[in-house]
Amino acid sequence: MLPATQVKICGINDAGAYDAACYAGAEWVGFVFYPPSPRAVSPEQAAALAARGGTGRRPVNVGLLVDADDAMIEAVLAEVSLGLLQLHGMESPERCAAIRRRFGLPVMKALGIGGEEDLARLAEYAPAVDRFLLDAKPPRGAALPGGNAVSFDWSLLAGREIPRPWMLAGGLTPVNVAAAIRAAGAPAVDVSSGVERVRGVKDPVLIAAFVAAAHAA
Ligand SMILES: O=C(O)c1ccccc1N[C@@H]1O[C@H](COP(=O)(O)O)[C@@H](O)[C@H]1O
Repeated sequence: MLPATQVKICGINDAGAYDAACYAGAEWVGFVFYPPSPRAVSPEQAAALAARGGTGRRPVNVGLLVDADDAMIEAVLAEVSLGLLQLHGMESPERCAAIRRRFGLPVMKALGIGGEEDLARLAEYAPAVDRFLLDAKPPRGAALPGGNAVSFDWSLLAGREIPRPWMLAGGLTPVNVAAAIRAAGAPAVDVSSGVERVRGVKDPVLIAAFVAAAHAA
């Protein structure tokens, strides 16, 4: 039986983190194919991690891409089997639809939420995607479009009808995730910075605590 709230651990880049996510029962693990990120992995590294036996359930592999061209997506898929493509750049609805069509994989579009006007974009994207990831907007001047440990006002999502399955992201931690789930009504959550001991380095203990807190919420 699925837990009430499903969990994605993003930015997996070492075996300890992959094993901890499996052991804790995370539903998805994210591999970042975006070289400027401190969590970036090569397709070969992701394949080696995803091939680990692991203890516990094997999560769905998610590929995080930022404005990637077809050649880059092809290069990733040649090495590692993914169950979901997370598009975390400025991809238009048309580009999301084209990626979904060409690669035959479900697409999750990340959108930064700062106010009502951002929620209006959901209808525009809904026909082109399978899932949304609702994240904070990056701070001004940030080097990355996500993974910045910043949250947004979760109550903006309370009682909203989101036109696709969705995940909440942005500044979540083992300590605040239950409150975030309640405030936003989130069916799934995604975390990167909040389960790291230093930027880019995952902590298995924090991964276990995050998954337990989200599954229990
Ligand atoms: O994690 C990254 O390095 C990253 C790089 C580029 C785009 C998105 C990235 N991460 C995603 O950002 C959100 C929120 O992360 P955080 O928990 O606030 O650190 C999460 O969805 C990651 O998938």
